[in-house]
Amino acid sequence: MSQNQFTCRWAALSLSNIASVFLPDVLLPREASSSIKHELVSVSTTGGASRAADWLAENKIPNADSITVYHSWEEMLEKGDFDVVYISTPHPLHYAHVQKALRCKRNVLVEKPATMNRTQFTQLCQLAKDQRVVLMEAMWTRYLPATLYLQNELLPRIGDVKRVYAEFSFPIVSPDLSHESRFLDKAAGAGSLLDQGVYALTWADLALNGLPSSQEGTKTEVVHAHSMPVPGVKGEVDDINTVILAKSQNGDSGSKHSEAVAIVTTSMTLSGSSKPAFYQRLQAKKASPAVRIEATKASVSIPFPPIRPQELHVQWYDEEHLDGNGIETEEVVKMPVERGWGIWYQADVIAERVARRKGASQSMGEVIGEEESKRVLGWMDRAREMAGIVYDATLEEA
Ligand SMILES: NC(=O)C1=CN([C@@H]2O[C@H](COP(=O)(O)OP(=O)(O)OC[C@H]3O[C@@H](n4cnc5c(N)ncnc54)[C@H](OP(=O)(O)O)[C@@H]3O)[C@@H](O)[C@H]2O)C=CC1
Ligand SMILES: O=C1OC[C@@H](O)[C@H](O)[C@H]1O
Repeated sequence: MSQNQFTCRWAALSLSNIASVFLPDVLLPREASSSIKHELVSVSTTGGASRAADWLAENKIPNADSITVYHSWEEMLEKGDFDVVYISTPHPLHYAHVQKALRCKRNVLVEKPATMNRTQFTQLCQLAKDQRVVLMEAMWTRYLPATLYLQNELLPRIGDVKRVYAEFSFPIVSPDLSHESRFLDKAAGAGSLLDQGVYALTWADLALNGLPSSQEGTKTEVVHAHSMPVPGVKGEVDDINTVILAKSQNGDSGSKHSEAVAIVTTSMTLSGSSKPAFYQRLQAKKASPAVRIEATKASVSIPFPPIRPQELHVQWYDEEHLDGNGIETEEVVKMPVERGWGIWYQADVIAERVARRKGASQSMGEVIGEEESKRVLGWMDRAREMAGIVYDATLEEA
């Protein structure tokens, strides 16, 4: 065992569908030498008496007998003994749940989108800092090996990024999907922009702003947004969305002044078969890449699903990479997740931060990925405004 090993003790606020992916993934056995280990110590659920026991058994959670089960999330946040709380309720509830957690001085990992809008998140960031704790949006895709390779190894070498296509569509809406599901219930934050757009916009952000040097003096803004709702569903749930971003010096995004553009698309009805089980739909082999980053020296393509990239196809066209006939070459970089679904990488990131802060006197809290999350939330606000995607005002209050 590593001498500096930290066991991060988790609480789960809700036994949601994604908690059934996240927690088993995070709790997968680690090498003895790993500096981080994870343990689930508390859960809260709005379900009845046997809900937690059934859920823990179904998901084969280790040491289930020693996990404290709360039937009030407030009580868990106030009294529980844990290091980080993972909040995975539907997105309109994130603001109130994170706010309460921060007021209880809890470190928080909150599912994407962190909040319904940028204003809510900005307030939570300030609260996390004031309360001297750590807050992080669970934008897990950012922390995968393939994404880090793009950011650290490719972006510095491919020249200036000029155009990005970022697309995340898959058929979430199957004929048997209940209209009460959070995917179709507007009161639960339903809509493809908040659900899937947050990933596609994250790719646009990684490509356009992934290097600190590429952000200097520039601003990336939404210049166009269009939306079509899911047919036959109450309350105009947005589905086929197209958002165009332009990056320019100091936000002067008149078309002649832009230095790069991103075309971002989402849908939860297109494209493909909704016959396979939900997560298998994310394993479809799609003919076109989900993300394409076109820069002055090379282009990078990332196959579907963009939430879980595992390989990057680089088409080099700078002088140094042309073959004897002057033809471009392709490099395929394989960067598979090391174990499980890969949603655990982000858990290591926040656990390491919490470990580092333990025992040291802290004058301020911190928000991991603060600027990135804020940019994407701000673009979603603006895209919704331009495309007429509206939620009940009570879901947006800060
Ligand atoms: N990172 C990723 O890959 C994914 C992230 N997500 C995100 O996770 C969040 C949850 O999505 P999903 O798992 O599909 O949601 P689910 O609908 O499966 O689960 C939501 C859970 O929230 C809890 N809940 C609902 N209402 C309340 C309430 N009023 N008070 C307290 N708890 C409540 C319930 O848990 P209980 O019954 O235990 O009380 C419910 O099961 C969303 O924000 C979504 O965007 C979703 C899928 C994938
Ligand atoms: O975050 C998500 O990941 C993929 C899908 O399961 C779903 O659209 C979304 O909530």
